[in-house]
Amino acid sequence: MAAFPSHFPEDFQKFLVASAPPLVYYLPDFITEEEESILLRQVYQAPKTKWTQLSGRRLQNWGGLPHPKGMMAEKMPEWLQTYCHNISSLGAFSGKCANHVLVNEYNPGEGIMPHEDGPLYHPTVTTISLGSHALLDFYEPLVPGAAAQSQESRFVLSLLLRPRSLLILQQDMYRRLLHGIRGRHDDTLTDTVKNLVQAGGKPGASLSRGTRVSLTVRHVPKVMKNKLVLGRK
Ligand SMILES: O=C(O)CCC(=O)C(=O)O
Ligand SMILES: [Fe+2]
Repeated sequence: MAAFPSHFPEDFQKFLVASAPPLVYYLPDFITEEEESILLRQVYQAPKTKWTQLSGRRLQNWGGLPHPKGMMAEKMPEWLQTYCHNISSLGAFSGKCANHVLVNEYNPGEGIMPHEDGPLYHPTVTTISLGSHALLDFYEPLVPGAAAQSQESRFVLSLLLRPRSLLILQQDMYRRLLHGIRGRHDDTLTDTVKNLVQAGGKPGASLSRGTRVSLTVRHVPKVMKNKLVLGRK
């Protein structure tokens, strides 16, 4: 079993998804229904210009744009700051405070291609789901130089993310495997969903998707302190 990181509280062990590679914590009902509706209201009250439309989803970026030279930090709105603080005080970012939130909105049939979150973030991703569930799918990375490897042959496992849950990924689940969401209208639960018990799912059941909004809360270690620094050699 995965080593238990000392920065999490001891009773956190009950949230560990032990049948997945290290390290997954799944916290059902991390927020209340009331908090969920307040968060959704805040997301949809944001100015239209805050949205970026991509193929298969749209997103809002809060806290600044991560950049290899350092993120130009922008003030986090209060309605997100609370959650940055709460999640950080669980120890998710090894004592650091989250300073970046990506809001993704997926309509039924939409998703996100398998990808890595990459080196600009502290290697922990935490996600609050709102409005509807998703199946987050994980894949082995492509082996350089190997013959064509289909996406399906690289599939490893899924996690069921219920509305109001918090997901925490670290170690191999963050650094090695890719993650994505298939563009589907329904999801059938099978034994490849490794947190079925924790998420209260029944094998064989089918869940139809509504519109899901996710808050991806992360820590960007490299932050630009002063705008003037940008212009200097
Ligand atoms: O919506 C999600 O849960 C996943 C989002 C994601 O992978 C990302 O923003 O990098
Ligand atoms: Fe991601």
